[in-house]
Amino acid sequence: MNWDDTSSVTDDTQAGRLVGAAADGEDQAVEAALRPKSLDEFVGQERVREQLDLVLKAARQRGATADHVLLSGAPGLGKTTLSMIIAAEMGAPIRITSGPAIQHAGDLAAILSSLQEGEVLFLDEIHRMSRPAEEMLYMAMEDFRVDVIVGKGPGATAIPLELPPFTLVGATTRAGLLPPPLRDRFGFTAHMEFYEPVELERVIHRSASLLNVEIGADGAAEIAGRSRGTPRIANRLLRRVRDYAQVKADGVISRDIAAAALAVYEVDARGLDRLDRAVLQALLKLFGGGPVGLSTLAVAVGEERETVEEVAEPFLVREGLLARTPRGRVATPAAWAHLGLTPPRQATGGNGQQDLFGA
Ligand SMILES: Nc1ncnc2c1ncn2[C@@H]1O[C@H](COP(=O)(O)OP(=O)(O)OP(=O)(O)O)[C@@H](O)[C@H]1O
Repeated sequence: MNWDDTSSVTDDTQAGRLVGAAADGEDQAVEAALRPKSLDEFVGQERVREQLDLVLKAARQRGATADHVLLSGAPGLGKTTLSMIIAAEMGAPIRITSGPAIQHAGDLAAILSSLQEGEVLFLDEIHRMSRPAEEMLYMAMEDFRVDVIVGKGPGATAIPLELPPFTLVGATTRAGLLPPPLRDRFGFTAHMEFYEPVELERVIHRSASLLNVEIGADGAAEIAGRSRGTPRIANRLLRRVRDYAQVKADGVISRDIAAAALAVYEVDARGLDRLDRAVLQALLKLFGGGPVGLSTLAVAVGEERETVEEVAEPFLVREGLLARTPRGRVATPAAWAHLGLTPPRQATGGNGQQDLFGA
């Protein structure tokens, strides 16, 4: 078994979710048109952009291939986009593949041996590569060489194969899961953060103009606030709001149109969808704010344990609406406020639920 198969669970359960961060079929079709093509066009992530700009400029000045780059961060924050920008800025071609697609060392050897000098190899979900392929990658990254094993058993021989210098851009949602020998072979590691609402507004304005949609500043702000810090979600919500504006109004996106459209899709002012709110509502209304065990909570909302834990909870925790404590799931005071409910006395009192956070 792969040493991390949780992301495939998450991808499956996110399917069809308007605020899911993984790409769906429609995203893939539209995203190519919306991707920024240069570092200057790439919105936000100032620190990463500045550092990467230096790495790439220095390599260009030396006439060398850029160092290997590791990009870590949640889905939809722009890792694929950045890898394409790296190739474009280096004037190099790019080859795109992913960890799960490379199950045998031979798959990787075939890709590596066909790279051109200076080419960028983008390896998405690098933490999901098989162990033998990973070990082959160590040598390829460090010495630009692989040993191709010919034959089996005692008669097997290793034939060394020289590779042209290339730049590996690895992407992972979980840098902590990468084995240290792999992590150490990257010359530059960038951690991508969730975007601030003002940055998402810029993403939305840029995408709206590429899609020929008229949008006001307040309309963009309304969509940005519901986009969970993620450009992919911002672009997806923009497309749904565009549909609404076109069918129900004059096509122009104002704050009211954006809010009305996203109410139809049940994405609330904070970016919570129906599942997120069902989890919070069960926690507050059925269990008085907790603590309650994950399995019980999942049964109460009629979902699988994994769906609640991997799809709904991460964002609720990030938003400070739910806490995972040793005694179970607990709603925070912000959760009561968000759903407009009054907490029972012990939830706000001195010795009650708050001990679970403070102590
Ligand atoms: N900084 C940014 N500025 C403008 N648009 C962005 C930015 N980051 C991402 N996007 C947009 O968001 C979409 C998703 O980005 P991308 O595919 O690069 O994310 P990702 O991190 O590679 O996701 P995954 O991990 O699922 O592969 C793209 O269409 C791109 O247009």
